[in-house]
Amino acid sequence: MSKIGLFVGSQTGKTEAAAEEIQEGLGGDGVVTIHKIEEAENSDFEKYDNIIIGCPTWDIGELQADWDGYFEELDNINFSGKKVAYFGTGDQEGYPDNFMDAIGILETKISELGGSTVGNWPNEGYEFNESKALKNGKFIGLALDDDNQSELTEKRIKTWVAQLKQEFGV
Ligand SMILES: Cc1cc2nc3c(=O)[nH]c(=O)nc-3n(C[C@H](O)[C@H](O)[C@H](O)COP(=O)(O)O)c2cc1C
Repeated sequence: MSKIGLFVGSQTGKTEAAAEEIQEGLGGDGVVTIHKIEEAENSDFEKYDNIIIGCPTWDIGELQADWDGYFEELDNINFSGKKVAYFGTGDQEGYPDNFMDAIGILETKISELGGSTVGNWPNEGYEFNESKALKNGKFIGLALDDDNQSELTEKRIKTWVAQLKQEFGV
């Protein structure tokens, strides 16, 4: 079994494309198994000690639709002892008061359920007003903005993946 489970929801494909790049960077499908959240079950989460969560923000500060559908079900998963990393895509110019909110909402929930967060990310190089993903002056996970900064995405993913290798110990 692979060492990391990556759970992703995506409406227009950007977060899914990032998931594939993250998987590739971490060593391919022998290391990371991608689960689309619309097909996932609780037992899929329970298989892994290392989890990556990918979710874009939609509808002004909301979770992507399939993640929204799974949100209550998360209460039935025991995340204690699991390391959890988060990434999302968003639009800081179009939605500066809600940039990346979705991963902030998921991180708050999963931390309450016992997960320990890894993969914090600096907020330098972005311009926005507010984000639920910002805690203690950092993003709780990787913030990607393909709507305005697509030229930075590849480098950001590479840097974050190197950090995750250390923090997951894979
Ligand atoms: C109607 C609409 C609402 C959006 N709301 C937000 C938002 O509140 N915050 C944000 O950061 N991005 C927001 N976005 C931008 C999307 O999150 C961004 O395009 C993202 O990359 C889409 O990811 P996906 O292709 O994986 O679905 C919104 C986009 C649309 C079209």
